[in-house]
Amino acid sequence: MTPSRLFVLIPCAGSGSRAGGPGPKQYQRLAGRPMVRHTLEAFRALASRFAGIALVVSPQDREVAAALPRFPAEGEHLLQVGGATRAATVRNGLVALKQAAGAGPHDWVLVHDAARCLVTPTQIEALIAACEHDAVGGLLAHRLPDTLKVASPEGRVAGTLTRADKWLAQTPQMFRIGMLLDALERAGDAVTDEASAIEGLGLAPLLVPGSAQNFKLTYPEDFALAEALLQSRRGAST
Ligand SMILES: Nc1ccn([C@@H]2O[C@H](COP(=O)(O)OP(=O)(O)OP(=O)(O)O)[C@@H](O)[C@H]2O)c(=O)n1
Ligand SMILES: C[C@](O)(CO)[C@H](O)COP(=O)(O)O
Repeated sequence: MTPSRLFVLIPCAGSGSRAGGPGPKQYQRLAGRPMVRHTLEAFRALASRFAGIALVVSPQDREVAAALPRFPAEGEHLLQVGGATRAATVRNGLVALKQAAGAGPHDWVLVHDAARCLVTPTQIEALIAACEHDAVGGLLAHRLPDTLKVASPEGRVAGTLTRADKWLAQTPQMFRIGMLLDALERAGDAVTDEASAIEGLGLAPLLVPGSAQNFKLTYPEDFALAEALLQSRRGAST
């Protein structure tokens, strides 16, 4: 049997409504570059590991060309098939990836949010090493660092949950393309990550420890923290 290949799919078609900026947050500049460029560079640093790196943008996207002037390079794909939800974007992207890059059902895909621009090659390598011989696949995730409260409708504490078994789901999330496409087609648009769709098949994805720094830029206050971390990493590498 042909050995499985690894592909990367980066959903980049959101509007960034919670970030409250003038345009989609993935194109906002951070440490001198559009956010999505930082994200892409983390995967480009491991380019020899991947059979293809694909970015899924909205068909109405007018910003990606300026944000990524040298994209797509060899082995890279721009897929203009983003949907109304993240799940639809990933689903459409996988179908397009099969056509554009000849990805097969047994190949692996690492799905990673454009909005998690602080992911590092070391974290990506850790996920691949943990999952590539696993029957299901898995995701980077972070143990809950704080006490976890349940809220009442009035905004009061209705209880405190044990946190020992709670993790925050991050990306990348790594699954076989055929299994993931099947799972997403069954799950519909309500699932917010790939692992949820796989769970819907009755399977248990592997939790691979990530890092608090691999956070998703979601709210306005996340940008200053990301900027500071990116600048400090740049300082550390010079
Ligand atoms: N229809 C969508 C919605 C989201 N995403 C992508 O999924 C990732 C994580 O989603 P999220 O942080 O929720 O981004 P937005 O949907 O843009 O944010 P918001 O919900 O605040 O509008 C981002 O890289 C975003 O671009 C996507 O490709 N297609
Ligand atoms: C995929 C994800 O980043 C895992 O935490 C997250 O679910 C996406 O967030 P969204 O706000 O539901 O799009």
